Amino acid sequence: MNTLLRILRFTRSLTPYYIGIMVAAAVVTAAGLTVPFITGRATDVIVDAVGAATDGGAGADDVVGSAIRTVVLLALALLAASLVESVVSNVGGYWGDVMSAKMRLILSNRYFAQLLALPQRYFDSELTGTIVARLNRSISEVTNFMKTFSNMFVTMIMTTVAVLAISAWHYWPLAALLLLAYPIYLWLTALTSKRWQRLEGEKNDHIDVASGRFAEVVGQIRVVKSFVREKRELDHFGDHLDDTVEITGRQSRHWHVMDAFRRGVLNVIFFGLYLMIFIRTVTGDFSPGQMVMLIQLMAMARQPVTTLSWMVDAAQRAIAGSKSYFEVMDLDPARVDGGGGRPSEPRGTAATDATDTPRTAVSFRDVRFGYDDDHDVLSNITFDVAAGERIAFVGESGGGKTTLTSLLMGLYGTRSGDIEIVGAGDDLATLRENIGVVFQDAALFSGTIAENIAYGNPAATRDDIVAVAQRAAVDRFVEKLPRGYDTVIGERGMKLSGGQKQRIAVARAMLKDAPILVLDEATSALDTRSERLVQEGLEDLMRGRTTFIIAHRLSTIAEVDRIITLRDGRIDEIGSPAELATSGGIYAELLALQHADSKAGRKRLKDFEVVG
Ligand SMILES: Nc1ncnc2c1ncn2[C@@H]1O[C@H](COP(=O)(O)OP(=O)(O)OP(=O)(O)O)[C@@H](O)[C@H]1O
Repeated sequence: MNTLLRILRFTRSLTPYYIGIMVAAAVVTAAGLTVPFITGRATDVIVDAVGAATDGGAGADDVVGSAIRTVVLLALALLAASLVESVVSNVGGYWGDVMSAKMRLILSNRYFAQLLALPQRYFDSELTGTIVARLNRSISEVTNFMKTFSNMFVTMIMTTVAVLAISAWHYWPLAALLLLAYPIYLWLTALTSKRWQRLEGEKNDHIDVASGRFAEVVGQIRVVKSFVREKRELDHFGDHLDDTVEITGRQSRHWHVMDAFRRGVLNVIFFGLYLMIFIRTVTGDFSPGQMVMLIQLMAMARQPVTTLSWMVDAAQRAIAGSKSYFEVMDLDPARVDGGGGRPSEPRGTAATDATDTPRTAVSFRDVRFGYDDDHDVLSNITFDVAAGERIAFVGESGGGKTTLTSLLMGLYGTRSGDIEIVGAGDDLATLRENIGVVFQDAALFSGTIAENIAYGNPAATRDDIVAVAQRAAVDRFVEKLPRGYDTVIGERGMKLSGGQKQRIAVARAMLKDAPILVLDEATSALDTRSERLVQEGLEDLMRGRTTFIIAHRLSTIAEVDRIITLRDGRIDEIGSPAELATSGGIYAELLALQHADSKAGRKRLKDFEVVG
């Protein structure tokens, strides 16, 4: 119930639609309720007229004539009622459709906004497909429920009250018996609810796993094909969906057995109602017209009883469907990150001492970090970087180099210690505005080349885009494309080569024009020719910027101002390439090994993912 109230709160702006739909439903119900009265009245008029005509007494013709006039009027009233019903129900239907679309917009937007606010840590353990499946399920179940609810609630209440009042007026035991039907039916419906919801939850878990994998497989179809794993993936997908079929079988059997039982009970109650009406008509307590009206009213009374069960059903689905939606909405971005650390505070300092030379751009103070609660990936990390300085991180594979850059970008909070980006504000968005990144995987979006470059600065003009494209050697391949910068590059840039993607990524970072730059093995996936092209762009990009490099070439590392080496999650050495070349540390070891032809030497270089 709480969930439903939350949905109402979330979609408060749709109240006019809810009210509109309810008013339309009320009008339709009122029009429908006039029908038994009109047909009942017509029956009495007709029975009287037929009786008078059969008796053939004086004035029979007058009676028949007046009866005809009355039934024509009554038929016109029936026509008016059905016209009102037809028009108003369509107006209500239109409002229902608009309401659903608006609700989808509100719920999806809130979900997306919440996801975008969640820290990296959340996405580390969630599958994209699962996130999408959850959203779709929640939206359709919740929208269905709200539509059903607004359409049926007023109808149900109005019909119930009208039918109970009219039958009580005519013969109170009718109303008493009818009144019994509601709690019994509702109780039987609620009885099925708990098990139904549990099974629905199980089913959703399977759908989430299958959808998560589905999206992953489509996203990495090359890997699947190259390892010839299509059948295995299909089986995995099918297995989960098979499980949902089996669960649906149990769920549906349970629901329908209970439904047959519920309806059986309802049928017995209605048997009693009809019996009373028939007997009282035979005994002359009801006229034929009253009988016709009461029978129609009883038929109408069935509707709210079953509507109630529909609503309970739709509510169950909405509650079950929106459970995972609200689980995500309930996540507190600050606490998601709390697992391994806390956001460093402050993330930046507003100003620096103007007399400071060289000016400090970034400072790590005794930073400790781990992805999970019990294991530190980094500890005692303390260093200062001057503005414009080029720093290379060197350490074994898995030693925490990428983690350091992630901490710099505020993607994770530290366990303890502070990171300061001088001049950046203290909120994460401003901090990230100050950092340009070129990842190992270019990480492009579907869309055109121009759009991808402009991701670095949406306000950029076409001339700005072309200018950075030239600097990053993007123009060299764009010129050969028939649609040039408007070429669509496929999901994650699938239609481009690794080098082309990287050059776009460099152009994108250039357009961002941030004072700090992170290059995380930006050229490691490229062949020598592509690497040279990308490297030229990177050189241009690095000029005048504080740069953090995770490089795999010793020649690149040799050109930085200072190297920070990591050993066992701690800083081992900090110094210029010349200093560290002779200090006997990791860098010196790598330099010594760069021409190694021994197996052990080559392996050692591999541990550091370094080539000469
Ligand atoms: N999102 C994550 N969740 C949990 N553990 C992680 C995550 N990312 C990295 N790790 C772990 O943290 C450690 C450091 O990883 P990191 O990627 O920083 O190393 P690296 O030095 O950049 O390695 P490489 O040179 O191979 O890229 C590794 O043991 C890795 O398994």
